[in-house]
Amino acid sequence: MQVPLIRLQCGVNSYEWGKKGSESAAARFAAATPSDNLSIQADKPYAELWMGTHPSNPSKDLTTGRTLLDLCAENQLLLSESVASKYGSKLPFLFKVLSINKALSIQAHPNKKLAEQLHARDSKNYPDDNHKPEMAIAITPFEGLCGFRPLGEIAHFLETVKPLRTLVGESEASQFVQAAKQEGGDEAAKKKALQTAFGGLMSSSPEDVDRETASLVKLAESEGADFAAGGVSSTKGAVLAELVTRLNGQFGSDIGIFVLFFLNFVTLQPGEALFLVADDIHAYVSGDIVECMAASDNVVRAGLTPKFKDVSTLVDMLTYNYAPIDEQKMTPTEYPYATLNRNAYSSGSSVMLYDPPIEEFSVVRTLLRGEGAKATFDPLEGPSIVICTGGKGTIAVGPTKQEIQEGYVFFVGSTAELVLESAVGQDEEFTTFKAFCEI
Ligand SMILES: NNC(=O)[C@@H](O)[C@H](O)[C@H](O)COP(=O)(O)O
Ligand SMILES: [Zn+2]
Repeated sequence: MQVPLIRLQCGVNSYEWGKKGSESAAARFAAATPSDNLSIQADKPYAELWMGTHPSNPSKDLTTGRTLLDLCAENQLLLSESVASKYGSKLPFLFKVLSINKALSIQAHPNKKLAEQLHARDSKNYPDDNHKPEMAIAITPFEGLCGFRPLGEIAHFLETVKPLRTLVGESEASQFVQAAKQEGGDEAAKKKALQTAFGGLMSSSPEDVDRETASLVKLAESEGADFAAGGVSSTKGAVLAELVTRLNGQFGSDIGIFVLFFLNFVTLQPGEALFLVADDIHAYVSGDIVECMAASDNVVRAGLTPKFKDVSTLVDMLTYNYAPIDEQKMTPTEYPYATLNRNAYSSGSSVMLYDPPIEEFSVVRTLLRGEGAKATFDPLEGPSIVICTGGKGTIAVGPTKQEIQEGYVFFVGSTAELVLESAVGQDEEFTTFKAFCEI
């Protein structure tokens, strides 16, 4: 039986934080595929390109117009027996490109148990009963807030940023600082003190937030590099001052600006990645990324957004784990199930695997340099989606070969032997990302 290679037409979601018009990689990639209902408007934000079977924006077979969801329901072999029997006749993952102009909401994604409860209680705001662990891989330089800072850093800010301490509350702040400074000590008590301090911040009244935001911005503008007593080693005062003024420029007075002092501020260079387990607090700030997640669109939000906020659920659901920035990043490894030809080998091409500790997805980034560089992938017992984010070449499964260039997206059925070959100039790159599930 011929294993299918299906060119997909993918939808793009216009959330307010997306880059505008063709500035948006999500818009450019979507527009690379013929469509009778997508014309990119210069002043419209295009946030997310969705690739997959999620019913909120299912990708379609470009040739027939049928949804990938229908095709998988009709023929589970596209997914493989093992994947279909465990996850049903749909992809276990949702694959996206995000193009970020303004900060996303302060958010977390519920674990499976909480997702089922939230979905049962409020399916409008929580459309899925599934968890949503997610991985982000930078296509351009990226900034994000993710995971709670080491407690000593938060204590430093509570002692040096008066508007923050005022919103957290004097007793909550002093209790936290005391707990944070204890050598060793009881982990559970420290997490409780963190939850109390964070909960104190998040329960601030709008009037207090307005008043303290004005004071915070004034301090940031007047103190510059000395802001927050020069900041901490991972985030210097000048960086914090710029972020405060930037977020204030984007959202006006907003509690989310103060969350900056509780969360790690992470920058990723292209190819770097981070992984967020369910219930991990985060807010992406800028850049273009490829994102892969379990098949769910559940977002619990608490700030920096005009969308529905559910602050008490967010404060209650978080794990209150805390760790330095580097523990938030993921380290890719060389993918052992692909063979490079001589051209690829000599031009320094690479096939890197991003493999988070969950079953639903992994992602491979293939970077082929120069004409005729080729990567041949061992057959997978599971489905894949491939997107080209730069350059051009060909994509082949058995005797079927198609052109592929920036923005093109393909579904590759289970057991396919996939071949990617570059058609770019000597010192140019043909870059693809492939999300897949194999269990
Ligand atoms: N961290 N990234 C994600 O979770 C994306 O997949 C989500 O779709 C966005 O976070 C949604 O953000 P808003 O709800 O529009 O603020
Ligand atoms: Zn998220």
